[in-house]
Amino acid sequence: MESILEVRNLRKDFKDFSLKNISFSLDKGFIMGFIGPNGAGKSTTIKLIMNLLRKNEGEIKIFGLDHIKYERQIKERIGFVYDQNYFYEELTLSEMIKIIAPLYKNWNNSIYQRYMKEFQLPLKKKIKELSKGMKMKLSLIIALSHQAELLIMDEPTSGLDPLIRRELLQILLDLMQDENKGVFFSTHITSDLDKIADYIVLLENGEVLLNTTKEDILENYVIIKGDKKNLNKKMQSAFIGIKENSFGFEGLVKKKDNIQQRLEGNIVMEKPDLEDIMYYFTGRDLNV
Ligand SMILES: Nc1ncnc2c1ncn2[C@@H]1O[C@H](COP(=O)(O)OP(=O)(O)OP(=O)(O)O)[C@@H](O)[C@H]1O
Repeated sequence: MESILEVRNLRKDFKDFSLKNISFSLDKGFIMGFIGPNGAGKSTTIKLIMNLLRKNEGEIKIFGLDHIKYERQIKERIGFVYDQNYFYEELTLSEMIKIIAPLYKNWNNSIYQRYMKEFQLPLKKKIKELSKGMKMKLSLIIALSHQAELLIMDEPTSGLDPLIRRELLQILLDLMQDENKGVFFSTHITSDLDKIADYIVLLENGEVLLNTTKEDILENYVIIKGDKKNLNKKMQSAFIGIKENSFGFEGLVKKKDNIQQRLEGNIVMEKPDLEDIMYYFTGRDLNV
């Protein structure tokens, strides 16, 4: 399969934080979810991919091309969806689109019109007057209208209401009907990824903790719940993550480690979702 986005041994050093040895690869036709707690380094990674920050080490290829050497050609073909304002603050939305549209060879006006209507953005409002969710919608409309082959999205759903969020997820799934496209998507709302992601990269403290398919996660990990008295220290250490309360314990294990068979007493087993995976792998509460 052909890789649409490839990151190899990426390093970025800030004064108090380093991204270390980040590697992952997204093939055409798939959606990759990029998750991790606050401050894990997700936005930094995305800014490095977009060449908005200078990397210290490593290699980034988009469509098989070096992301700096071929930056102009690459940016013609990608859509960057985010809520910050790199736009023209004082212009109205329609004035801005008049400037942006001719910059893209593949701009499709009927796609633009369709989503403008669907997302109900106020054409006469100045960019600086748009809400966070409106800005997110706008950058999504721009990405879709120039028919980007790769969408790179930094927490695209965080400012959107549930209806539009659902709509966005459907748009992404529809986009994936075209096997030449790809989506790279950072988020805290892991339930969105439960619905649409094919691959998951979990980052913590600047390092990749997990890089696998969603299928692998759902098939090969299990949550075990049971009575505390059936749990000794040795068993405890076999868990990827575990929490205890006055009633019992609950933890995540790899199915193949067969811990469930070594535990005495009654246990309950459940399929984890991505929030469980993040919680137990990072050992933190993720409702942020
Ligand atoms: N320009 C910068 N200079 C110095 N440190 C920075 C800079 N940008 C980010 N950092 C630090 O890098 C670390 C990772 O930040 P980053 O924004 O990439 O995390 P994140 O995973 O996107 O977090 P969140 O989920 O909260 O958005 C943080 O400790 C942050 O303070």
